[in-house]
Amino acid sequence: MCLFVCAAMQGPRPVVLSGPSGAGKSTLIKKLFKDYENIFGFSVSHTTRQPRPGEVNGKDYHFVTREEMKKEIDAGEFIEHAEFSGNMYGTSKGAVQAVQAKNQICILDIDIQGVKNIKKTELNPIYISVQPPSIEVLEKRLRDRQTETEESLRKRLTAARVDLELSKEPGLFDMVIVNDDLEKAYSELKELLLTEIQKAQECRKS
Ligand SMILES: Nc1nc2c(ncn2[C@@H]2O[C@H](COP(=O)(O)OP(=O)(O)O)[C@@H](O)[C@H]2O)c(=O)[nH]1
Ligand SMILES: Nc1ncnc2c1ncn2[C@@H]1O[C@H](COP(=O)(O)OP(=O)(O)O)[C@@H](O)[C@H]1O
Repeated sequence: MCLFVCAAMQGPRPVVLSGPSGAGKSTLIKKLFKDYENIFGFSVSHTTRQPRPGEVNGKDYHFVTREEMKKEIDAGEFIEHAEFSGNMYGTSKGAVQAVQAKNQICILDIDIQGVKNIKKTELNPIYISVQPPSIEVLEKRLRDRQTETEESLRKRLTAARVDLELSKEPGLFDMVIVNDDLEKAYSELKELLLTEIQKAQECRKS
């Protein structure tokens, strides 16, 4: 019965996690992947930024040159793309299709420009903004992460202020999660995604 239901209905809705760099999106996503094996799939974006130690090409990002990325954008292979902190980032059609083909909940980690551009598409995701308790806490977390140069840190904090302002637009996000205590933020995220998780679990069982 469920096989029929899963085949007939639309798969689970994708989920967009947005919010300032350093707000905790990757941390929350990693927790979901650890707790719900095979239920979620990550939309692997393209970027022109350099990989950080430990990041894997094709898993965290597709690391490409600006020329390569522009060529693929011109060929119509991207759903959305944006410039962030001096680098290009974008979601390819293939990245989302690869996850949806497996009936998994597709997670997109994208900036606010991406949110606005995805809104113009048919994707129909749940939009979540992950926010830090304050800019001061955000700066401390970004410094402690030790991934940024002083210049890139400044750019990210400037972008963060803009992001927090633009995020106030009514209706832009379905939910804002303030990531103060990590476990509390994670519980709120799970609660919001419960229906989609159950849908995906039903499809797994069949
Ligand atoms: N529009 C858009 N933004 C993206 C995409 N992939 C990542 N981003 C955003 O780019 C910003 C910088 O990402 P990254 O360099 O990985 O830094 P981090 O978020 O601090 O780990 C973050 O706000 C991401 O959400 C994408 O495909 N499209
Ligand atoms: N609730 C939290 N309390 C303290 N540190 C956190 C919390 N959430 C995330 N962090 C840390 O803050 C840094 C930024 O988180 P990260 O997930 O990389 O953010 P993003 O993906 O949004 O850029 C990481 O070093 C992470 O371990």
